Amino acid sequence: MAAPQTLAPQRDDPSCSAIALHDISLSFGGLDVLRDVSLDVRRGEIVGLIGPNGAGKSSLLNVMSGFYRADRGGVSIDGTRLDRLRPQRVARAGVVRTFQNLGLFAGMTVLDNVLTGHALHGKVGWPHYLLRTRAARTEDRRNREAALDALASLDLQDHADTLVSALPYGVQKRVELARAKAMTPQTLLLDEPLAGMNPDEKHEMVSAIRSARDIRGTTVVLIEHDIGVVLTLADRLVVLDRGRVIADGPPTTVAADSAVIAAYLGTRH
Ligand SMILES: Nc1ncnc2c1ncn2[C@@H]1O[C@H](COP(=O)(O)OP(=O)(O)OP(=O)(O)O)[C@@H](O)[C@H]1O
Repeated sequence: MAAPQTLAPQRDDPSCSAIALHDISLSFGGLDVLRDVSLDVRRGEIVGLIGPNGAGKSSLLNVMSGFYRADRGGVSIDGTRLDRLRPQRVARAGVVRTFQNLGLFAGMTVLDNVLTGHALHGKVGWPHYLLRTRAARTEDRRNREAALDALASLDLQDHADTLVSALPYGVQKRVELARAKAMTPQTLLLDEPLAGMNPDEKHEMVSAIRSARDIRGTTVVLIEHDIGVVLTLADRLVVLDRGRVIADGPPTTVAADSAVIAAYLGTRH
């Protein structure tokens, strides 16, 4: 019998870069938000991005996903520059971001919300949809299958026809992850995916994120304030403080780093 196919790429292969940031700097009206940030995220890695409030974490995800344009530095995948692309093109290149506050349409069903990700992602132009060409119908069918797969992977299949507004907050957060997963990203950028969840909902979300990596080999960069969760989920922790990377390494080593502890306790030297 043939050996089972391994979907997750070799995580230890340093040549397998999922996304790389080179000397990123960003400021708003004289406020330095990011300062010379360099980061190489390897394929299949789960990276926890942590740091005190206002450290620049969301801004960094915005730069990676094309929502912000850095003043200096570059973002690339395997040498291909992303930093001049709009978010929609970055998503097509495989890098998909979720937001801290839900970006769902409350008055639409769960399935339709998940399908909106594809509306941005579609390759077949609108004239095909207008004329209901075969290409449009095929893309429609594929999108629907991918959406239903993503819903099933998060145990949301029974909610496909439910209005988002009728669901508890924790389930809505899973719908948001399903929408991102349905776009079959190589890299998921998750901005506080567990915020506001109860312990059971957190547990389910952690499993969903881990399985995205374990089953599909998806690279994950996530911002999370619950340090207990980050320590169990992440392969690597990157700590930002006042726009700079102050630590980058294995979670237990980083959590014990005196500069990190000082940044969190507000006792910087
Ligand atoms: N579009 C913007 N215009 C002006 N200032 C901004 C903008 N985006 C971010 N900032 C500022 O950049 C700094 C870093 O914000 P950012 O949201 O990236 O931090 P964070 O580490 O994600 O914080 P938190 O953990 O509180 O969400 C803050 O001072 C914020 O006010």
